[in-house]
Amino acid sequence: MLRWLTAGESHGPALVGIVEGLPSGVGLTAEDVRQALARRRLGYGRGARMKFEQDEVTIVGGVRHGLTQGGPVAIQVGNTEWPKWEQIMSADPVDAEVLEGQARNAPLTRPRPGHADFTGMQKYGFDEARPVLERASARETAARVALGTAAAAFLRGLGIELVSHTTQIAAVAVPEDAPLPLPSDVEALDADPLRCFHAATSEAMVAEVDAAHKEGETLGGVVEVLAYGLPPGLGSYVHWDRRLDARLAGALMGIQAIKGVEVGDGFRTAARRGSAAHDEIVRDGAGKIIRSTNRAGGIEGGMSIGDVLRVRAAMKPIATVPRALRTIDVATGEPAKAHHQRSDVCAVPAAGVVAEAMVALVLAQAVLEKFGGDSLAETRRNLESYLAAIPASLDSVAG
Ligand SMILES: Cc1cc2nc3c(=O)[nH]c(=O)nc-3n(C[C@H](O)[C@H](O)[C@H](O)COP(=O)(O)O)c2cc1C
Ligand SMILES: C=C(O[C@@H]1CC(C(=O)O)=C[C@@H](OP(=O)(O)O)[C@H]1O)C(=O)O
Repeated sequence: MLRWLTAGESHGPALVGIVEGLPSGVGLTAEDVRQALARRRLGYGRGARMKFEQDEVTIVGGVRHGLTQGGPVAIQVGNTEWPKWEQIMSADPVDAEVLEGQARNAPLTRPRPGHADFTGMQKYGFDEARPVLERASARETAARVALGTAAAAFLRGLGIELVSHTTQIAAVAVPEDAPLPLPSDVEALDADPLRCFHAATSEAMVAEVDAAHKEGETLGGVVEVLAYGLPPGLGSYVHWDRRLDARLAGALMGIQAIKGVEVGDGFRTAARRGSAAHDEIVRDGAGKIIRSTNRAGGIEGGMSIGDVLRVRAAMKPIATVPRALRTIDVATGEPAKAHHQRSDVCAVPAAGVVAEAMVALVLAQAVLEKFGGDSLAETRRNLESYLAAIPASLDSVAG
């Protein structure tokens, strides 16, 4: 079974991710992880921290000479901001005099609506928000992207490729009939300021971010993750927690600020009649069994159907709004404005890269459940023999 964990705080020395259960023989280098993390920093509308902080990558275990060895893969992502926070975030006790007067140590007693601050204080017994936001922060997603790099490398070894892109910023959306980006489009996507595949929409998105920035506002949006090359039969209909759609939805909802998930046409399908809602099974000109459409997003009955997987995640606007929202100062009990030092105006493009990492981890887990294998070569053999054993009467190709 593939499992993974992350640890670390936003202003701590480092984040750490561990993924256990990856077979041997998967190509992975620190440079691969660095490049993936650089993609997470992309995106028009991100805050100052993205510019001055770097991700320092160390693969701590599980990889030798560029190949996984079958043991847990542990990756450390250092926070280069650490020297400024060394005393404030020290794991060991620090004398009160050392901390006194340090602006960064000022208690955060004006919790931000929309962030974890207020309920986190209630739940964990803190009288200010610092210890809450340190772990609630989406800085943690750097560790997930690092782990997702390993999962994506494993999938690539089986011919499965992932693509993520921004389909909406606030109300500015890519037209419904716009073509989907392919794996060969990833470089172009990463070069777009919003990781949007539709040039005219991207321009309108930039204008939307500029307007929000000027007005002290923040924005959300929608990202889509596509997976090409999946075999049919990942996940299962036999039990709720084995359904691939349920597991993908849980993983995507587990990303900070994600408030909605769609599989395929999702909510739009709910508005259609049955005859226009599904993907008919037909023969193409060459007699091969194909789907006439892909409205389901490549999943039926909780299983991949062998078509392109399409999942979307909706991100709410950033909670740290410069035009600060009303709150209560928990130190005085008086009405106040929520604390705000700096924040992203919009982090939707970064959320797309994080969503891609989460989808990679869930798909890698589902692949290993179905095909097993202690080496990549063994998983590949098992996958190939499964596909070869599907009888001609049931042999289908992606439509
Ligand atoms: C890539 C990314 C960057 C984010 N940047 C910020 C930020 O700069 N300021 C902020 O208030 N929230 C930011 N968030 C969202 C918060 O982390 C999130 O709203 C908070 O943890 C509360 O969780 P919830 O929104 O799921 O309820 C970001 C989220 C992601 C995925
Ligand atoms: C540091 C990252 O994102 C952070 C996520 C985040 C939040 O509240 O989620 C708040 C901001 O941090 P700060 O308040 O220190 O400026 C973002 O910069 C990152 O993605 O690497």
